Amino acid sequence: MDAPEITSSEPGSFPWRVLHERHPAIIKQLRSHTDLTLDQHTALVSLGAEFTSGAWDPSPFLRAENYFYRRILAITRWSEHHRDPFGFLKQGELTDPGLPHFLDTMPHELPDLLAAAVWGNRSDLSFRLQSGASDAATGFVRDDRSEVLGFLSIGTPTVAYFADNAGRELIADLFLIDSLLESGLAGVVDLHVKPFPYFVSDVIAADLTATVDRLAAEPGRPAELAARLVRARHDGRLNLRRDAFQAAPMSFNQMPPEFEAQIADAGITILKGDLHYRRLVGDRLYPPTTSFAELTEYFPTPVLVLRTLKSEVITGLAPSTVAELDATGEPWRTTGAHALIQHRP
Ligand SMILES: O=P(O)(O)OC[C@@]1(O)O[C@H](CO)[C@@H](O)[C@@H]1O
Repeated sequence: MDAPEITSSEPGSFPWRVLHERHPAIIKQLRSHTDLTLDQHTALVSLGAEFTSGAWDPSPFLRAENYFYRRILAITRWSEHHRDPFGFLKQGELTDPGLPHFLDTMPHELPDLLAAAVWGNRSDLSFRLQSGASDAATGFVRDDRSEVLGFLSIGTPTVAYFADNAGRELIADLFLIDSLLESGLAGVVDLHVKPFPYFVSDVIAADLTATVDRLAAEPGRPAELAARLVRARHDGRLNLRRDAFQAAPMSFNQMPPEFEAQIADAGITILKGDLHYRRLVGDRLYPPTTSFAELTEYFPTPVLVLRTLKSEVITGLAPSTVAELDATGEPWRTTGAHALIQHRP
């Protein structure tokens, strides 16, 4: 479908504000919390200026953002030290005094665990830096849960799970993954994480280890969960995948054969978060009633999207839902207050 590709050309638009407000805010945070040389400070300042100058506005939004995070890694010399420039923020999530209470509130039943994994997606740290981010959890613009629960009840030898953010979102993901494995609904879960730090809080391999360790330190249900996850890792029922394509500025319909081979055997792919959605359907301004099934037909497995709405891309909505949302006058596509559980068998 030929919908226009999203760029940041329109001043004041959501993608424009990401480049002109969110990116400078990320740089400011990095500069005040990370041990940097003078050259690194200078390089970060000029990276910020490159974005506020408007030089990236006409480029595809996805490509501009990708470049921004790649440049941060180059400036902070990730490839030499493997020190996560956003580690201080991720660490803050795991030492948060409110975490034990959050763990206590984790549900037990699969439908509720699916919802917890969706709403966990609001704790995306890059998003929290932008004005207009909502703390409210308003509701689902589409909820295919009963359909997907029917689909999952048949049992799936392998589930491909594309993780999104570290912290509370990953914790909710791990509760869900454990439930799928323990109930036997999934034989194996392949957990796909980013190969390097990306979009501030995206999960990398080190985050999984730190999170499981944190859970293990919390007596009761969290520690029991951690023990089962460690066992599943050893038994080959929970596998970690980190392919470079997971941090590429491309839609999944451009996936190389090596990446496709990693997911082709999955009975379903669960995609977490906003960015995976943009890459799944294409980062384009579709009419929101565009068929999700048709747009995702190319994807090699059935798909389940668990996402809060934090960018302009949306498909597969009923006309009445769109009319209701538009009538609110709110920027419902981008505040993170609305969520989506969308399934294509
Ligand atoms: O993928 P996630 O973590 O749910 O969201 C990533 C995100 O915060 O970044 C993009 C803008 O920078 C938006 O697509 C989205 O709001």
